[in-house]
Amino acid sequence: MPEELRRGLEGVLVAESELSYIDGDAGQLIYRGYSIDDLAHGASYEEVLYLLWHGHLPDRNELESFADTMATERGIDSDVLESIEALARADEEPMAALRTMVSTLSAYDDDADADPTDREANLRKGRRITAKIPTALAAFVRMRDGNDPIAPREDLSHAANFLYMLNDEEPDEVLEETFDMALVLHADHGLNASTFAALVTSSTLADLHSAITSAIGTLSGSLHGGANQDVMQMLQEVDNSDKEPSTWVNDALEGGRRIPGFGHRVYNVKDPRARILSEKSEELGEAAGDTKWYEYSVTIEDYIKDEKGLVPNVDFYSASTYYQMGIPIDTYTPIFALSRAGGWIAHVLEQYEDNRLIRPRARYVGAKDREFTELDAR
Ligand SMILES: CC(=O)SCCNC(=O)CCNC(=O)[C@H](O)C(C)(C)COP(=O)(O)OP(=O)(O)OC[C@H]1O[C@@H](n2cnc3c(N)ncnc32)[C@H](O)[C@@H]1OP(=O)(O)O
Ligand SMILES: O=C([O-])CC(=O)C(=O)O
Repeated sequence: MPEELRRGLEGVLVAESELSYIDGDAGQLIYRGYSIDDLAHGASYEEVLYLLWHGHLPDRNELESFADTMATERGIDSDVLESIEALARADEEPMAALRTMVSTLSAYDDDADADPTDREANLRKGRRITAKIPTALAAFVRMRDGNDPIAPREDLSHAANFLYMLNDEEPDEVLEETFDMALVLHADHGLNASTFAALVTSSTLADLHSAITSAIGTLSGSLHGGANQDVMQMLQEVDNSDKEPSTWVNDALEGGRRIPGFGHRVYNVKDPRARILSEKSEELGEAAGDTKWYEYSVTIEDYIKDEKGLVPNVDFYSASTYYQMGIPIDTYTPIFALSRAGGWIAHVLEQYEDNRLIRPRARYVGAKDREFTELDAR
């Protein structure tokens, strides 16, 4: 019987999920039935986390109790801080450091010995992982830059607290709202590669920390979350060249380069998150009196659409948005992970509810029936 081979699992359905839906032709994204536009403009990251993990938007009491409990989990053990310092001293890449840090957190988790599929224990672990990632990441970035880490504050939102720990300064309202919106936009996206990696790991009944560690490693690549940093580096290359942005991109395409921030496995039209982030990028530029990065981005978007029919994905406009917020470029992908942790955890919870080992097959195209020769006779 001929067996169809689907490279990259393109279009293959492998699970049912109630978490997020993407209409790639309409450019629509929803989390549990709510449009991404409504959530981005009306809900905080904490509300979205609650929605993803508990199935409904929280009322005020539910939100307060959820957000307060998460805020109390922000602190990290001094041993973990020491290992973060060692990673910073070794000049580890931030995404690799984050991968190691999340793995390390499992040693200090009160529910580490729970059954991997215990939902209540996983909600507690998930809360801790999500609460501690910003603390660990901010500490790493500060220490590798030669600064002391800043302890988390419980009175700030998830978004504001991260920026506070990163900069040793409370963010103003615009920065907090922009960052919170970016977290909402990145929280979930169907069975993207990193979420799928988390599912593969959890489908073996490995624990939540293992699944999130797999996911972070998977997100780091330049075809996935790693593209947001590449976009900013490209914009800087454009800026440093003496070429017009469209000439620069034309030359890059002719040289066989892939343009980061463009193309998507599911969207055939502009990613709705890119649409929202492009507005933010423009607003930040206007507020600062310099729309250069936004303008480069728009010129490149128009050119690539006309020439290649390719449209921006979420990573394209998050780059100039984060840059104008003063966030270090190599922190963009870890920030993606900081938000996506919420979606990964929600998907792993779903996986454990109705688990089946994920184990596809490869068509074997190698040799058969080769004659074995002892080592000394080869
Ligand atoms: C959060 C996220 O993960 S969003 C994605 C982030 N990644 C990036 O932005 C990296 C750049 N983009 C890409 O590499 C791709 O568009 C991907 C990996 C996102 C999707 O890839 P796939 O669905 O596998 O599409 P595939 O790689 O087969 O590309 C189809 C065609 O479009 C071209 N193409 C796709 N994206 C790009 C790009 N960014 N620049 C130039 N050409 C591109 C490919 O060269 C290919 O052309 P060909 O058929 O003539 O060879
Ligand atoms: O869905 C994908 O393949 C990639 C993506 O946009 C995301 O993970 O946010």
